Amino acid sequence: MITVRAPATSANLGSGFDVFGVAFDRPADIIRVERAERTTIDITGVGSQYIPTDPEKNTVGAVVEALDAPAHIEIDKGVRPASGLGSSAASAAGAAVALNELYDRGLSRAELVPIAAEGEAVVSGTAHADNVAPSILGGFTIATADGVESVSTDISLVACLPEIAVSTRDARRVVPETAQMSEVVETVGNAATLTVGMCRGDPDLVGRGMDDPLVTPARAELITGYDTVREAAIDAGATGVTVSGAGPSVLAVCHEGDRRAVGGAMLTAFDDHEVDARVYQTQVSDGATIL
Ligand SMILES: Nc1ncnc2c1ncn2[C@@H]1O[C@H](COP(=O)(O)OP(=O)(O)O)[C@@H](O)[C@H]1O
Ligand SMILES: N[C@@H](CCOP(=O)(O)O)C(=O)O
Repeated sequence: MITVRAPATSANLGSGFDVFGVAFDRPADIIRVERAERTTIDITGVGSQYIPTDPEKNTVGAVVEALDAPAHIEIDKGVRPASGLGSSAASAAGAAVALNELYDRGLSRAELVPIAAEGEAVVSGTAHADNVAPSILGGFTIATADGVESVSTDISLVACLPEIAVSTRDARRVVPETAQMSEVVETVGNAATLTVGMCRGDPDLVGRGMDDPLVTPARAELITGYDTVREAAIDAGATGVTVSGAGPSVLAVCHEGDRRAVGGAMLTAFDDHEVDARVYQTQVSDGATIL
């Protein structure tokens, strides 16, 4: 039996839609795999009642197919589904790392990224790799059609997860199909600024580079209280705030000493809108670990 811990992630970071991602230190999914004649899936943990055990419908099933690695798979969910924290991706990433080891396939971590991304196609309709890349490789990742880059960096994060469900499939339907050239120019500038900030470990630059006029405004409308939560986080010291993945989580970047105040302010702001929420104070962290 092989056991892997695969962390939650936050994708997009505003200006890097479908490209940027970061790994958290927690929460995480635990994936256990054992060789079997045919694939079966057991799921426990947070939100497990909403996740299909049919391999055709679960993200890990696509990974089994791609690696030709039938197994009995136990998924202990630490990452709530429909959270914007890469829940479906954490399972796919963990399964890819675990099955590669179990069947001795010899693939590198970077080679496992497109395989795990096949799992995302099962749930959202698109094999976007921006969650599975950081969950597998760790750090800040840039996933494109040509491959994946990962940078380890020391950036503090606060993710606030409200008791609202937003499915990635639905949130992809509100993404505009066209953009003004001025918006594209602004987004490219911000994405470049954010990348330099990650490489330098500079939360001010990262925060400045998170703004995005293209995708985030439409997604923010799906999150009750988003504008108030964003403002409260900035007032408490966040250097940048955006929708985490497809939402409903809201991601803030800040200096390490401000995490507590930022998290508290976000919770209070959601509470003002009568939305229960929880907060993860975290930092950019390592990817999947074989236990
Ligand atoms: N192993 C899995 N873990 C979590 N969700 C899964 C898994 N397999 C399939 N799903 C489905 O994927 C959807 C959640 O994924 P998604 O909408 O992308 O949310 P998240 O942002 O949390 O990843 C739910 O409909 C859930 O039933
Ligand atoms: N780039 C994707 C990321 C979805 O992340 P998730 O954590 O909400 O699954 C998108 O924005 O659709």
